[in-house]
Amino acid sequence: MAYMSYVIGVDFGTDSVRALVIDATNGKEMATAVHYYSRWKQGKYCNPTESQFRQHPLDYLEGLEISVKKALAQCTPDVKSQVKGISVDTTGSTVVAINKQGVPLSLTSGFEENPNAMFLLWKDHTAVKEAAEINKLAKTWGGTNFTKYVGGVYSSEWFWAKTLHMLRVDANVRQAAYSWIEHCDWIPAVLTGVEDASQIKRSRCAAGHKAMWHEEFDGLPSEEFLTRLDPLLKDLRSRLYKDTYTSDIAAGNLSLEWAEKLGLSQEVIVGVGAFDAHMGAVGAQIEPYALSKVMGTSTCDMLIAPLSEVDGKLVKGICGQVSGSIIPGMMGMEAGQSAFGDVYAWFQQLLVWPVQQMLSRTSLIDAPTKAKLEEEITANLIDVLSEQAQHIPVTESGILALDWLNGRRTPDANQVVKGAVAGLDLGSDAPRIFKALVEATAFGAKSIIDRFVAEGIPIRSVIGLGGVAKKSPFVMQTLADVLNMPIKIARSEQACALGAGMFATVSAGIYASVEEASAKMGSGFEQEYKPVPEHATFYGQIYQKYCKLGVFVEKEMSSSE
Ligand SMILES: Nc1ncnc2c1ncn2[C@@H]1O[C@H](COP(=O)(O)OP(=O)(O)O)[C@@H](O)[C@H]1O
Ligand SMILES: O=C(CO)[C@@H](O)[C@@H](O)COP(=O)(O)O
Repeated sequence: MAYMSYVIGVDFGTDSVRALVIDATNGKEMATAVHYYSRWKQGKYCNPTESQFRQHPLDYLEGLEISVKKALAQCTPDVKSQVKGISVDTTGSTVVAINKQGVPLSLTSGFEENPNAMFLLWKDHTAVKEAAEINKLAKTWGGTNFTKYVGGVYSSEWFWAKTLHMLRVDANVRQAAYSWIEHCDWIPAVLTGVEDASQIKRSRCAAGHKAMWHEEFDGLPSEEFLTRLDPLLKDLRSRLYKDTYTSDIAAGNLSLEWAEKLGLSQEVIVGVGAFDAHMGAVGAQIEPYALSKVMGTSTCDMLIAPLSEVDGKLVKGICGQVSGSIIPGMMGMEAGQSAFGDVYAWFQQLLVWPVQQMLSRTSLIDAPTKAKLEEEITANLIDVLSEQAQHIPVTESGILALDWLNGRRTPDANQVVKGAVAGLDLGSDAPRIFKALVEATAFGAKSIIDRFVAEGIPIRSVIGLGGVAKKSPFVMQTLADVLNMPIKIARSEQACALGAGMFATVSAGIYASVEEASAKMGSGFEQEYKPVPEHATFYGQIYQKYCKLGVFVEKEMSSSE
């Protein structure tokens, strides 16, 4: 029974954190607030040319407090006093070294400004070498291949590669690190006031998809495998975890400190965390064999299947199949593209660069006007490009691009492959190149669906959510044409936070299951993009060329991970 109950869903994205206060009876979104990470916004602790992307835990703590308080400030005291649960989702694998008390090292003395003691964001690819070593050893050591439930290929975006890389490159971090933790496990531990690393409840979703945790292995990969990988990993397994928890489970009650900070009761239940895309898929009312695509900077493509229907099936080249990772009792499968909206953002930056340079040099206009101009151009450029690109006949452009600007997540993770633009001539203007980049991201999406189907997992429908799905009819129509499938767009502006709210209702005991919460709180779909048959036929041919270009670039332009 959900009489007068409210929950808070908190969604930690790549750039910002959003808090959403939701009516548990019907899913009505009562209030929302966003906070952009201040250190991250300044580019601190990152080095994109080295693929180093670090986030300071203070960005998360400040963002949590500010966003939740701002959202609650818009609610009546009645609503505030009836908040029953909070659940969070975060990006991942986004990991940090912690001390015995579970505190990230960058929050301890001497490590405040050390990027290696901060969270390694999902898109940090500094551990490419370690991922390659894991892949090699897994296939050659003669024991269990621990990559078998993560698609058979381990990625540098994931837990063990990042952890090992940090242990190798930073002796101070190595000496001070007691254990390591995912962002989605740390926030619930903070909110519930856990002060012992061994007591932190670890998410099934993060453990299964990124750390090769599986019941069949009795937890994480064996000590023998890990120490063979590198003796630096000796005994770490015993300081991590054996049990994992699905996100319908309570992590605990809100601590006194955080209850006071947020102005909530200590009776509020905090749920076990999970990744943004997983909770987003639930927020967008995922159902078996509906591919739920969270389309933002990257994409995460989520799928659920009844356990009995995929029993014994190993899906090659995806980012894992984990029982309960999305919905408890179902097999959760994840795939995705390491760059999606980021491909468009890259092109936008490329075009804005000369404008920035010229503006900084000219004396014709004053500084505030320059800043305003630059801001306006940046904010509108993708829309203007889309507007122009949609008037170019689908069959006209001969430009062909590859979307691997941040490596390839699926199929067959390889973070060292590169993007490409081919077929340029003197008529290749900005809208035409942009159109080719959009098509490339759509072809990348098709290759994921093709892999699922080839591995015996049918895709019956496609759901779109996330920034790009909401903002860009041009991208979505191109995607529908390339996939030759209709795409339904989730209505909620905040599907990930809404999904977190649904989990909060279950862990707080308001609803008995995630399915029930989703049925009661889901907000349905706002529109559907349908494929244009002639476009689909044309793109069917171009896709073959995209695949050939991919084979060439992978072989000639990048070394394998
Ligand atoms: N009008 C647009 N058309 C297509 N892509 C867009 C548009 N506006 C922004 N984007 C892309 O959306 C991405 C951000 O998506 P969003 O879902 O808001 O963020 P996040 O992935 O961090 O959750 C950026 O990579 C940006 O390039
Ligand atoms: O990789 C995962 C989940 O497995 C995501 O957290 C990661 O792609 C982050 O995506 P967004 O930046 O939130 O679009």
